[in-house]
Amino acid sequence: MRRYGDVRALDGVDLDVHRGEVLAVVGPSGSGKTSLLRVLAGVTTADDGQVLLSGRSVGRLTEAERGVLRRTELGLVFQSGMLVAELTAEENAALPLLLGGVGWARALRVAREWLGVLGPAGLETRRPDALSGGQAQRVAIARALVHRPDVVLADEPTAALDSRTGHDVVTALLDAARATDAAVVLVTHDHQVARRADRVIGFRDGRVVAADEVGIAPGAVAGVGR
Ligand SMILES: Nc1ncnc2c1ncn2[C@@H]1O[C@H](COP(=O)(O)OP(=O)(O)OP(=O)(O)O)[C@@H](O)[C@H]1O
Repeated sequence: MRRYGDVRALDGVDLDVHRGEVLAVVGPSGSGKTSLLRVLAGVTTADDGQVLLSGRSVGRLTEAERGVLRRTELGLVFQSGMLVAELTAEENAALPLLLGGVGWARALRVAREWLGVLGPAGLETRRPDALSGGQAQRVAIARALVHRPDVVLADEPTAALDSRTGHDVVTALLDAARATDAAVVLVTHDHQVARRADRVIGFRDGRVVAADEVGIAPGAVAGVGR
């Protein structure tokens, strides 16, 4: 449960996501999707209930420990890149490694490898203001995966992109996350994007509902039966 005043942003949510699984969360505006990701990331804590990551209760960690957890075991992708304007693409992608104490040369080499996998070839030394929205999202995905996190949390990663670019960016995200065997929680308004997941749940008034209650037909999900 997570309340904001009288609003129950999360109410009786019970979810398991496994390594290698992509879970899409779909629901109307204000239904609690971002609140879910914030609680999963340990940015806010649940009023009651708990988040277990590899058996550890995130809510019981100190703020400093949650910061380390976000840097080491979680990868976060937002609506727009949220890249650091002063850093190049490769420096942005390397950030989790640099903050984790990996040496500069090694961190940049690994970041470049990820950028090579994700696509913006030749853009490594550009700053964010010289990247398109799709290119910036690929850099953000590289940053989310460079440290091989257990869990990737993506909040509307295609919302700022046209549908073709969004499709390509989601393909890049899902391929890369599956290659690292990360669990992915993908919040999206876009039913085409949701259908690419292994499993889709709906969200309404802070509660989990069946995907068809938010307009996604059962069986339309790519990974059903995998
Ligand atoms: N910091 C906050 N303070 C007060 N109310 C909040 C806060 N964050 C979220 N809420 C409320 O909690 C509910 C769920 O919000 P949330 O942002 O999780 O929904 P959402 O499904 O992500 O919406 P959207 O798709 O528009 O981003 C809403 O009623 C919102 O107004």
